[in-house]
Amino acid sequence: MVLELYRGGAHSGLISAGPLPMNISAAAVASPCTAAAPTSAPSTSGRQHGLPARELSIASRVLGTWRAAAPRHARPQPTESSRGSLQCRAAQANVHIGSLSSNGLRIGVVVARFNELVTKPLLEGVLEGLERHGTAREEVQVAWVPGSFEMPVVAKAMAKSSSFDAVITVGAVVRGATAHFDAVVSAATSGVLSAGLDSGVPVIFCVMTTDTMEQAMDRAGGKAGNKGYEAALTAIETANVLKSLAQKGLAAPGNNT
Ligand SMILES: Nc1c(NC[C@H](O)[C@H](O)[C@H](O)CO)[nH]c(=O)[nH]c1=O
Ligand SMILES: CC(=O)[C@@H](O)COP(=O)(O)O
Repeated sequence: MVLELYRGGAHSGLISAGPLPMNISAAAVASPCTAAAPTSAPSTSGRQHGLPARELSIASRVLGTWRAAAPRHARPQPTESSRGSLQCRAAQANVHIGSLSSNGLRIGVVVARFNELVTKPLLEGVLEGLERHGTAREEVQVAWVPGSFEMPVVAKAMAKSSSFDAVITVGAVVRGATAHFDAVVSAATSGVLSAGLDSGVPVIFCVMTTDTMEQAMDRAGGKAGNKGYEAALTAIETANVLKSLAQKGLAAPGNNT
């Protein structure tokens, strides 16, 4: 018997494919389509979605155990009503997904020189990703900064200039012998996040935060791929979905429209 914990939008609940164990009441099992949306913020007891926190936490644990143990054929099958409701709701949704074409997109890159052994191949990955999706290298503006700590101020200034549809930050912070790693990572992370939120322009976080140089190199074209290439696609898709929503009046225009 497998229990599937369903979380989707305003609905949550449990789909049961058989008898419930003693400690999960029938009340905890409901079609995700009919489960009452939470009527109020979770109380201090942690009660969410109309279910006692204890039952939810048990369900989550049980689900984890059962899913691991359940034979493939026992995977939970949504009930007819839940499947129907899911399909009906899916038919009603307006879905917005950004294309992966970078034609016409104005992309900026801020790259840290610190650990350039890593950041240079990451930058190469960014440029290759953009090139293969429609943006020539000569169209890309690349700004070099000393270290990851300096990336946010430049990224924010570029994002607020109304000259870019997305800005990609590229860095490599490798743990050393002191707590400086934590300071730099924290500053770079919050700074890059703020640059995007303050400008309304996607600012992509392509910053390796690793314990060893080998881990960083593995992600800059090594056995874990090139995170720069992935960051390019993230920038393209995010910029396109934001532009599309803004053009339809479904999102506030950032500094890029
Ligand atoms: N140790 C790393 C640094 N440190 C330098 C700082 O980013 C900053 O330039 C300095 O603190 C002056 O403000 N930077 C990295 O990008 N990666 C590191 O591993
Ligand atoms: C991330 C850093 O700042 C770190 O590489 C510097 O090394 P250390 O902590 O040994 O000074």
